Amino acid sequence: MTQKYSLVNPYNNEPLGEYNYSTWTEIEEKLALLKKGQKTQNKTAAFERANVLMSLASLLKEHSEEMAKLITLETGKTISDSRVEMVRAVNATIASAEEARQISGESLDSDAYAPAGGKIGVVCWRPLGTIFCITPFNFPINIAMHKIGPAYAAGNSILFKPGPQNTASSLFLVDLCYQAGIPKSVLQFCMPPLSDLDRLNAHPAINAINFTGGTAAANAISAAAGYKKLLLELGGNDPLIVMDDADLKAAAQSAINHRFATAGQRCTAAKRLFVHASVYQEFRDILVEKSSALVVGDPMKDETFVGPVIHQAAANEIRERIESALKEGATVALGNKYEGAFVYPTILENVSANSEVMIEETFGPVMPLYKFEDVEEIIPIINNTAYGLQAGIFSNNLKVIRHLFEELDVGTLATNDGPGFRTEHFPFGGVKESGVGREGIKYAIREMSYTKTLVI
Ligand SMILES: NC(=O)c1ccc[n+]([C@@H]2O[C@H](COP(=O)([O-])OP(=O)(O)OC[C@H]3O[C@@H](n4cnc5c(N)ncnc54)[C@H](O)[C@@H]3O)[C@@H](O)[C@H]2O)c1
Ligand SMILES: O=CCS(=O)(=O)O
Repeated sequence: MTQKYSLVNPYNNEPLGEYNYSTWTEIEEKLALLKKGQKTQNKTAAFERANVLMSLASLLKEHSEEMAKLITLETGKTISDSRVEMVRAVNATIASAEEARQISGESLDSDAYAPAGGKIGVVCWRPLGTIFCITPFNFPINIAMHKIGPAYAAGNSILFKPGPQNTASSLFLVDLCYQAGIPKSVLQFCMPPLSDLDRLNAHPAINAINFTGGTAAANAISAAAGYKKLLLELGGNDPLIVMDDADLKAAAQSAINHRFATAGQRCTAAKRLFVHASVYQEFRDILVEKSSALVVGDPMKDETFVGPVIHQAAANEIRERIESALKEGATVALGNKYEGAFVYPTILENVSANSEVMIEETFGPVMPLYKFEDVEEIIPIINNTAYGLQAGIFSNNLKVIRHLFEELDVGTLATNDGPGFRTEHFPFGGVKESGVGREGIKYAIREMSYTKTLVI
């Protein structure tokens, strides 16, 4: 019997629709079709894929506002945030088109080492086959294009599974992909029930799994996937460091943009703030004043900066995290206010370095401030977390920047910007439990390909 799931708008709990989970028979049929799609891809030239991706970019741009509204209805993220996501998704698609033309290998002479002389090695890139692309709720279209775009550009077939919450926007995206010219044998949407995911992750017709989401799901995927190639983009507990020479107004605005936008639900959000003691009070006062003016409310309104988090359970988890910090002596400079799925922007002070809010990922608008005298003391505190995604620092002291670049366990350090800095063609990913591999279009193409060498 077909299982169903129903969705509601996180802002007002209005029904968004009821959908059928994919049956296992449907999944097997999709995988068989995608296997045939690999042959279609092998007969498709790179320039043809590039042209299809440029057509998709145009369709995404044409339907951006319609898609942005869908994203806001599904996730509660503000319409301004969703519009920015669509600009980024168009850019990710254009970048995929451009990189589709540039997938080149190299030729190597064999006489570098005795005795193998007289041969030439022609190193080529070839697609892995069928990629299982799995996306999270918070950036449903941009993250989907960071998977579908490079996977298609590399010549793969794609089984696409978004978060259930994003069913409508994802089905719309897949339809636009078909309109642009991606064959149904090359891209298929699926929504299996949780009970079928382990079996699907282990399925021999899947050659690689490209996953963005949380640690728990990643652990289940890696346990089931065996020798499959995994590209894992996971959680973060990113620091933003404000040094004694920082532009404090710019740093405060960046902290707000990188912590309270998307109601704090970004992997690269500024989840911990480290502020030099010499500027702490001035920075803290600017931050509280600016944050207290943020509009919290209907995410469909242009003036709203903070909408609800994804559901009530997430709001409860965030509140428990805040209350745990308060029990350990933290104090509230702003917020600690809740209404249904709304968590109001919250700024905490006097936070213990060993509290959960400093060590675990808090996926909501909570900003712990940590005052420090010497940058050496915060390096072990910043690294004392399972995550290592990105970091941001406000300073023009190149010696300090270079030192932190080498000492911090992160994939990217952004200077005079927040840890959420990301542009579609830069390498993106972290270390430790923030993931394995790199996205960023050119890098993702290589992650979903393998080298094949012809020796002549
Ligand atoms: N590094 C990044 O690029 C990035 C970007 C966005 C979000 N995230 C992380 O994602 C998390 C929040 O997103 P979320 O709540 O959607 O994450 P989640 O892990 O709950 O779900 C992510 C996706 O995985 C699917 N999933 C869950 N269990 C699975 C399994 N066993 N096998 C296959 N698929 C499975 C879900 O249905 C969803 O599509 C946070 O930890 C955040 O930091 C990371
Ligand atoms: O949560 C992260 C979303 S993005 O900035 O990587 O798109």
